[in-house]
Amino acid sequence: MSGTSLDGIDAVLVAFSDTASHLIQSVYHPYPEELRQQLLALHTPSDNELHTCAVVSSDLARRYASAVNELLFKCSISAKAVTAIGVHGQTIRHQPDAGYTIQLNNPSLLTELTGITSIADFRSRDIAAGGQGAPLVPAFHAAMFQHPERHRVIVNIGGISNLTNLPLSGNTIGFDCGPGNLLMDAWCLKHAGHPYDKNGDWAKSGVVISELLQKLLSHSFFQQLPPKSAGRENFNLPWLMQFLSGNERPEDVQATLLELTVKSIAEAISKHCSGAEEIYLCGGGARNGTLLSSMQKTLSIQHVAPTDELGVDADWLEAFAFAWLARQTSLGLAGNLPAVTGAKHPCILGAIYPV
Ligand SMILES: Nc1ncnc2c1ncn2[C@@H]1O[C@H](COP(=O)(O)OP(=O)(O)OP(=O)(O)O)[C@@H](O)[C@H]1O
Ligand SMILES: CC(=O)N[C@H]1[C@@H]2OC[C@@H](O2)[C@@H](O)[C@@H]1O[C@H](C)C(=O)O
Repeated sequence: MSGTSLDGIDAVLVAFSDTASHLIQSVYHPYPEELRQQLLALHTPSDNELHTCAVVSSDLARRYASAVNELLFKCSISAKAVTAIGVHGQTIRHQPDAGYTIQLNNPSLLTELTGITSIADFRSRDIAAGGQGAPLVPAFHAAMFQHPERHRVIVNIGGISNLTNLPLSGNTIGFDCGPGNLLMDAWCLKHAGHPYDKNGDWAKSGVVISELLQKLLSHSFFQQLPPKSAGRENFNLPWLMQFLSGNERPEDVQATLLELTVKSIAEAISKHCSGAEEIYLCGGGARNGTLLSSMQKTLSIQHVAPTDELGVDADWLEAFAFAWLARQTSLGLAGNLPAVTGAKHPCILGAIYPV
């Protein structure tokens, strides 16, 4: 998995049986800053971008292969013992209303370098069926965390945040809530020189600018009804800059961005997850102590905790989900939830690149 934060690659080895799944090993390979900048630049049109995309796709595949090979080495497992690699690729454009989403990737090269079947391009089939192509993790959340007596909500706080509502009866729903870490990361890099605000300590040193927060919360995405999905197209530094006078203290802006993430998630929960009893957080944002305590204060729900409490490490959950989605595909089972993405029907997701 390589997500919208553009921080790097999360790779996991997962064993599945018909009744259980088990995360055996994990590896994280951060991106060098140069690649991060290259990927960021590819989010907007530029000269010769087709060539650059192709070259970067192969670079990514080599990095995915190196993560996979390290996993195998760590576990002393041969490539032959692995059924498939579920590889998300790196999203650089997400425009479901225009009928497409683009994840840079070269699954043929990944198969060649690892000797393992790759399964890729998980989102396009859902878009072809009229869906948003995202979020896809709610089906996995439902399979893993649905409880017969506890109404749970799973909140993923990556670059973008998304939630899955798991009521006791009725449909699982899910949608993107808005920015997770990507605005905080961008602001932190620009003004504090760090790629992210560890534990939210810098944000904690600032004061929320209420007027700015209200302006940010007036983004039309927050008013839209699900199904909905977001990307860097919707939330980015130029969008933030138009609301700033230039006189704000950087730490106050950081505090406000953290609160934007908290408030947008809290509002999504109160509008769409009525009756929720337990909130579980995953993604890198679950490791932000300031965000976690603000979430606990803002929500009227007492139980807010990382998914580690449910037995799945919050840092690896999304990579785990793509292993699960690849398994669905290899078994010929649907991976999308039409009630989440808005697709006309369940679909077998992805394309298979056999050994
Ligand atoms: N200790 C920490 N304190 C604060 N923030 C953290 C910490 N650890 C990780 N993060 C944040 O989490 C981000 C990475 O999260 P994650 O790996 O879930 O992103 P992602 O894979 O890009 O997700 P998505 O695909 O859902 O957008 C980092 O960029 C950073 O902002
Ligand atoms: C287009 C795209 O890459 N979307 C990501 C992004 O990151 C979080 C959120 O926005 C979610 O919609 C999705 O990823 C997760 C893994 C998903 O599909 O569930």
